Amino acid sequence: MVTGATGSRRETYRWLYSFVRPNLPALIVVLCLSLLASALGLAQPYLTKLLIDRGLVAGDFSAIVTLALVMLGLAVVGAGIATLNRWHYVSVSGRILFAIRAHIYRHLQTLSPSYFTRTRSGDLMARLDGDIAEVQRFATDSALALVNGVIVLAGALTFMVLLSPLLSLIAFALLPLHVVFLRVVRPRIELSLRDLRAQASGLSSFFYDTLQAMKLIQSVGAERREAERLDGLQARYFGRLRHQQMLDQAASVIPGLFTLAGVALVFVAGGAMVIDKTMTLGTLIAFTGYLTRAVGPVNTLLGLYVALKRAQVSLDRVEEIRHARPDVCQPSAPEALPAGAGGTIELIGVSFAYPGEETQVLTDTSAVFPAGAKVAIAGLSGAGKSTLIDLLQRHYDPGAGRILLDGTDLGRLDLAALRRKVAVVSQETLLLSGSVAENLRYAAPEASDGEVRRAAEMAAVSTFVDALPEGYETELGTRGLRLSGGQRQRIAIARAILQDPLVLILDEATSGVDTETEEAVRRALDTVFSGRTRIVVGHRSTMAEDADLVFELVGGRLIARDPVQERTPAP
Ligand SMILES: Nc1ncnc2c1ncn2[C@@H]1O[C@H](COP(=O)(O)OP(=O)(O)OP(=O)(O)O)[C@@H](O)[C@H]1O
Repeated sequence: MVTGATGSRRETYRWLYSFVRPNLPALIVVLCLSLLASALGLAQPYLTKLLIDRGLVAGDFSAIVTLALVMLGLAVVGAGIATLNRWHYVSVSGRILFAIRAHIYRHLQTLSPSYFTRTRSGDLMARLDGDIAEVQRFATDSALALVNGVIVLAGALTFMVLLSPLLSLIAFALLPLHVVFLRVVRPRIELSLRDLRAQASGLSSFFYDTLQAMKLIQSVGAERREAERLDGLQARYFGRLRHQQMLDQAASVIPGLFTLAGVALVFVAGGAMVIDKTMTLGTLIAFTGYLTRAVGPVNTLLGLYVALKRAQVSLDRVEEIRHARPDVCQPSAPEALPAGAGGTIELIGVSFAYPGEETQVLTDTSAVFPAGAKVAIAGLSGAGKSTLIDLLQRHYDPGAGRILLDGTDLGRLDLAALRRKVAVVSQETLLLSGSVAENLRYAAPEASDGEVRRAAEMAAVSTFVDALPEGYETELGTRGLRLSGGQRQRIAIARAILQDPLVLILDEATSGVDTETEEAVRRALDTVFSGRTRIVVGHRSTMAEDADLVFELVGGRLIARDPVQERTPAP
């Protein structure tokens, strides 16, 4: 479930319009071209009337040839205009779609880790993909359909009334039935659409979760269970889809039947007039031609409600993302760190509870990590070590108390600058698709090739990269599957070296590497980062080795321990 308050409809539409507004000139071109194509189409029934009355009935062959050529010429021009229009339309709708998606993605980038832990990635992907596309279709298609529909309908109606006011009345006698029918099916359509989007999210979450966990599924032999879960999800989705499609079908077929009944009535009444010679055959044919041209816009206009509901369901889902608020904000007037900052961290009476949670993870805790010191923080699983790291990188703000970096409150520093100065090397190094070099300079894109190489040598990345066929240009899988845990970690260290932080945090809490690699990593870090503040966080007793200060996180407080005693092995 994505949480977050949604704003008013008015504000929502204003937001949506902000993407349409820059494209208004292009949309007007699309509208004018489609009106031109429709106008050319509207000439066809009248030309048919002339062809029948002046050519066929009057026995004038040259008139038949001339009118047939005119009809063909107009059709060719109409096809050319429609093709040009399609090109414009695809361009404008693509621009709007990508702009909305980019906006939502940028907003997601500001949200805190807690948002992503409580929101399923598959659900977010369904919203970024299907729902935003639905919203864009509404923003362009429905607006165009509305204006185009009204104008074409007005043109067709004018011709119909000019040809026969009586037949016009008969033709639309069944229109009220349309309206009543749509009023009945509307609420059902909305409900079924909402349900269908939720099921689509469920399916996409399933794929997202299980594809990532394929190894676990295979290891515990859960393939069949997961395949059956997919069957269940698909069966539910399929049921909802069929229901929704049937409602959609009813919403288009039944009004279509009403229209056909109107046309039949016109033929009966008009046929009687032709037989009575109060109307020419050409006029009747032309009238029915206009009637069929009017039917399209009438159905489109009546169907706009369904399009609107479809868009509103998706818009609500996109709005939930848009209104989710980050737990921390960039200060309005960010302060720079003093020149020659050393990397002293001070926690003063810090308390913290996760948003919406009552239990405090940190309770009125204070500590100083002096510049250049190596600090070990130990704690049992769930003691709050990862939370403390997140606070130091300001992914959250303390509920009470302050955290200072060289005397400045973290909340007053530029967020990006702070995170650049406080680097975290975690055991779970995330690698992105791209080359080794791209992954190395991920935190410092401006680093030169020479700097990247130097960092890679310091972190012992070069030992395995040099052996790769394409060296630093070797592509890594989406999650860097071709590298071992230790190799990935060395990449993370090289990243941290390039990032050039004031404070380095080594998160060992989720350690999965062997002790030998761990030792090698620690030695590399000590060499490269000696003189800078290093905070080693984990549950192991070995981490206290060489530490200048040792803390234990118990009951939400950092308790200072004697580093010498911590190093002495238990008798
Ligand atoms: N996003 C979150 N929302 C709510 N509670 C959370 C969240 N993340 C962690 N917690 C809770 O906060 C407490 C501290 O968690 P934290 O991950 O900081 O512990 P840890 O010491 O790093 O544990 P480990 O060594 O197992 O990684 C735990 O009780 C955990 O359930």
